[in-house]
Amino acid sequence: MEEEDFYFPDTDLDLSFTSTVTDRTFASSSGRSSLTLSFNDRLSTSSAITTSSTSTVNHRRQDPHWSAIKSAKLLSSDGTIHLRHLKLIRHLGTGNLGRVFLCNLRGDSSARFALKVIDRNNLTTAKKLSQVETEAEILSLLDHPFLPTLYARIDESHYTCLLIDYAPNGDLHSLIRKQPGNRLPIQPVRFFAAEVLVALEYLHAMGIVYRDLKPENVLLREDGHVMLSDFDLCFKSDVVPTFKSRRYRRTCSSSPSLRRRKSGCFSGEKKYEREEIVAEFTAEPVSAFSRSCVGTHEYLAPELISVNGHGSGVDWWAFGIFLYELLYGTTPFKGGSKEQTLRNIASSDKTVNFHVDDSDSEEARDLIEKLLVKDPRKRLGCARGAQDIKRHAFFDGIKWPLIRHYKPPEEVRGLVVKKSTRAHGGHVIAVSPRLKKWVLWRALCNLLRGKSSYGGSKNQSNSNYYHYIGKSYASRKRV
Ligand SMILES: Nc1ncnc2c1ncn2[C@@H]1O[C@H](COP(=O)(O)OP(=O)(O)OP(=O)(O)O)[C@@H](O)[C@H]1O
Repeated sequence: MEEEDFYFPDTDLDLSFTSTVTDRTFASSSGRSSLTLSFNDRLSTSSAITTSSTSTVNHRRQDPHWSAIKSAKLLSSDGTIHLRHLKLIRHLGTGNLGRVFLCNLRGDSSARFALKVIDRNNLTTAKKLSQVETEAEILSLLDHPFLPTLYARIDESHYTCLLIDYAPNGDLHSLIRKQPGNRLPIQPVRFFAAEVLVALEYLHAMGIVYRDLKPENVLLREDGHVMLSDFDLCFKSDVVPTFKSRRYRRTCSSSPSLRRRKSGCFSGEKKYEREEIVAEFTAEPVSAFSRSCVGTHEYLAPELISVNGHGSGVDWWAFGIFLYELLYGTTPFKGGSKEQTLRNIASSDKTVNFHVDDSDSEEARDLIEKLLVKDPRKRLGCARGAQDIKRHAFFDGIKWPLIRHYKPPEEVRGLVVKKSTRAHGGHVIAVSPRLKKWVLWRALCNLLRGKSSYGGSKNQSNSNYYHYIGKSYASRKRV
């Protein structure tokens, strides 16, 4: 069936898009918040800046998203993506800075994207404006399977829009709420925690301190793997990767040659402890330092609350809270009010309590205790970063370099895992050159068809006046 060339919402959704020029109005009703995307030609030509992701080395540059983007750019008069090239499908959610829409490129529905639309006129403070820039800057640096790719930044009129990966499986917070007792079984916790750990490790290696880890910000891709989102609270510092030597004691049995020599007088195998020194690669921003108190109350590290300055250790603290929440459905220092929660976190008397003592999660509990150490100097991860956490018994048996190939926990209620058409890591499933050409040709034809029906006219860019009414958004508010 030919795809109609206009915006349309899912019919069972409480939203509407209205075009004042074409007078197309779609199902509208009792939404509680609204957004108007209005453009006019003069503004959009004079101030339109479209920057592609700077990530030219993106490990997924051969996937259908990049192919779609490439085709669209080829057909665009100035070689860049504009809002008029995008077709909004539905509203996905509203955050602190703006709204997020599901969209695809007009005339090419093969690749879906999320579009974060920030209306700069609604950003009342310089702080918010700088958060937008932080988010855009950080996104442009990322190239990792568990982090979103920025396909394009579009600055048009008073909007800044970020075109990123769409994660259709919702977020971990909603997933936990679908489980019996709001708790995930230990194996899925291991899976999600390991992927988040690897994503944090990558961010830290780039000198980025995330500062907003919570299940709401861990989105789930179509294939069930994680994708961290929301980078407006990050801060970036320099990181100096180093080799550090580390001593550790290993229990070994005596060597075969030694055993042979001693076999005359010794029958039993002797165990002995050996101290080994290994060189480890560390890329943790250990000198990162910030004084701003940002984040979500229940996830704030004590040093963030005391405002004496903090570094990347705040992410390892949050990782401990995150593990606790996945396992127990609540956070460990939560009080009756936000103030009480902050007091519980800051007070040295309040330590982490486990209400459930099942043997299954013994190692997870030990890891959580080591992460939720109030003094960041003694906290696991703060000296050498993720390396130390990966080595904890909770993650025993995980082959870290292969983690992106692990099968997501399909048994988790509410997680619909679609088999990926591409393997992670840039290895696209074998596609013959002929098929590739055909796909590209189809995409070009679709785009041309789309262009002729909407893109050719001069008043195209001022003909978009989309009034949107969507649902309001409730979350654990940040500080
Ligand atoms: N890439 C995406 N794929 C699918 N849904 C997304 C995507 N990005 C965001 N969303 C949805 O849109 C909502 C708003 O996201 P956004 O990143 O703007 O802010 P947030 O994380 O919810 O809130 P805040 O920035 O205030 O902490 C999210 O809650 C999520 O449900």
